[in-house]
Amino acid sequence: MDQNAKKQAVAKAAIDYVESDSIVGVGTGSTVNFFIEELGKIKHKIEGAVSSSEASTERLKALGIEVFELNEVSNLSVYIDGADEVTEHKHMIKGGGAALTREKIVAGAATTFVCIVDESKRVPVLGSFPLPVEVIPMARSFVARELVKLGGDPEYRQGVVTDNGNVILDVHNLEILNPRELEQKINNIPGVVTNGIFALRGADIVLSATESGVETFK
Ligand SMILES: O=C(CO)[C@H](O)[C@H](O)COP(=O)(O)O
Repeated sequence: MDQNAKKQAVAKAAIDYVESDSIVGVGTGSTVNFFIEELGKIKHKIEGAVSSSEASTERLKALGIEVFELNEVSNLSVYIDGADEVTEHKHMIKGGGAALTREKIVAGAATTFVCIVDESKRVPVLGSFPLPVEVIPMARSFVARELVKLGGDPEYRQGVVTDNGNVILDVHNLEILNPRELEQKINNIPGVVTNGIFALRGADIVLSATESGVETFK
């Protein structure tokens, strides 16, 4: 099964977590794009979606799915999103697609976060994937120096401006042995908007596509 087939398989499996007549929280990325396609096939069964990026919003609207602002929604039963890395503890690194801030917001607003990955994303320890950190532009150099003090090697993601008008530092060479602690430490650096460690609010369920099918971790 090639990687796209795995992404499609796990996207199909995620549809089982979508409640009828609900508003669905939708993440960002290539795996989620397969989920959006599947959601389009059942759009008559749902009220609509809340999106974590302009990119996903465009895809949802193109399929005729109503997209609500998060401020319009009081209850979000499920959030479906991918990850760049995920551990057995359901802690993740996200932000490869620069959508980490709105993803963390919508994930936080949802009752159940279902993470959909192909098996290549599963790791014993976070940090091989460079950690994305969203930063207020005027603070970029200061935050970079603070991340070096934490043992990282920050690299400015050239040419990328997030949906929120901020910039991204990708932090290499971190071995994240205590994700919750590091997530809080980086959050506390003035100028940091969001960092891509999702551990304080990790996933509730991980669906992982393998050669032999989709594994579910709860
Ligand atoms: O966090 C994200 C975007 O900010 C994505 O969910 C993550 O990068 C995984 O994307 P893909 O499914 O394309 O590998």
